[in-house]
Amino acid sequence: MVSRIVEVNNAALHCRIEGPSDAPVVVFSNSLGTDFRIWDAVVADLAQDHRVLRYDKRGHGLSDDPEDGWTMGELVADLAALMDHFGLSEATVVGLSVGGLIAQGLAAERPDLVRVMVLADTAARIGNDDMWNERIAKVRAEGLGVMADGILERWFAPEFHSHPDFPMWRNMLVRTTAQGYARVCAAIRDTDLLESTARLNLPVLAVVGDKDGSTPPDMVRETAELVSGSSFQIIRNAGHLPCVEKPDVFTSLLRNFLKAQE
Ligand SMILES: O=C(O)CC1=CCC(=O)O1
Repeated sequence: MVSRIVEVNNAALHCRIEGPSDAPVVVFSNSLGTDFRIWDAVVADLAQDHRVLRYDKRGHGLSDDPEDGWTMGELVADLAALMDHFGLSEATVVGLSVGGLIAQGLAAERPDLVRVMVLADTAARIGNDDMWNERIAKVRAEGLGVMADGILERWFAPEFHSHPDFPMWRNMLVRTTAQGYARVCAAIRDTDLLESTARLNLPVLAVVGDKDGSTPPDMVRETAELVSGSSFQIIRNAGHLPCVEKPDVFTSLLRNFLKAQE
């Protein structure tokens, strides 16, 4: 397992690559307010027989928070540059929430990099301008500490709020910089992939927690239906981050789908 900083597109991005170097490639892209630890439990299993890359988006985790480079196209370019850096192609790209927008953008822009796409708790268009503008104003004025309870309600099903790991995930969220968080909110606000995702032609699995308060099951199903032949699965008793809440179920859905694509 190797964690490192890779300089791409004028930003130092924190990433980790692990698993056998000749194994099929799986790449993970994160949601807003999270870093790549959200995949720990999934990757502990998957990296036994897959080459796995995960990374912290700009403005998140240990990655840089530069002045420029915050459009969705630039977030997509970051992932393309990281994959090029490691010589990865024809990957299964797993994108969670805004990471799912990045995955859809990557599949449209660089089809050589994406053979299979897994869309977790995401859509081709997430929210609307008013919602994101309100959130950007709030995080800039008050910070994530004040907003955290509301966000965690959407992230996790009620029973997970008493899980021993819950305070750790809360700390991950509130230590994201307000600036990095706000900049990614603006990128989500300005992104509508309905047309480009409807033109994609690749195997797609869409999964969502039944208690997801950010991208509820119907929203995720509608995006899955844009791509013909896609599969759609609901994970019970999970919110917006089923890879954290139900990693065994998430991994087994992912593994079954990967096996079906061999
Ligand atoms: O609503 C949230 O905070 C969750 C979320 C929306 C987009 C994303 O990436 O995470």
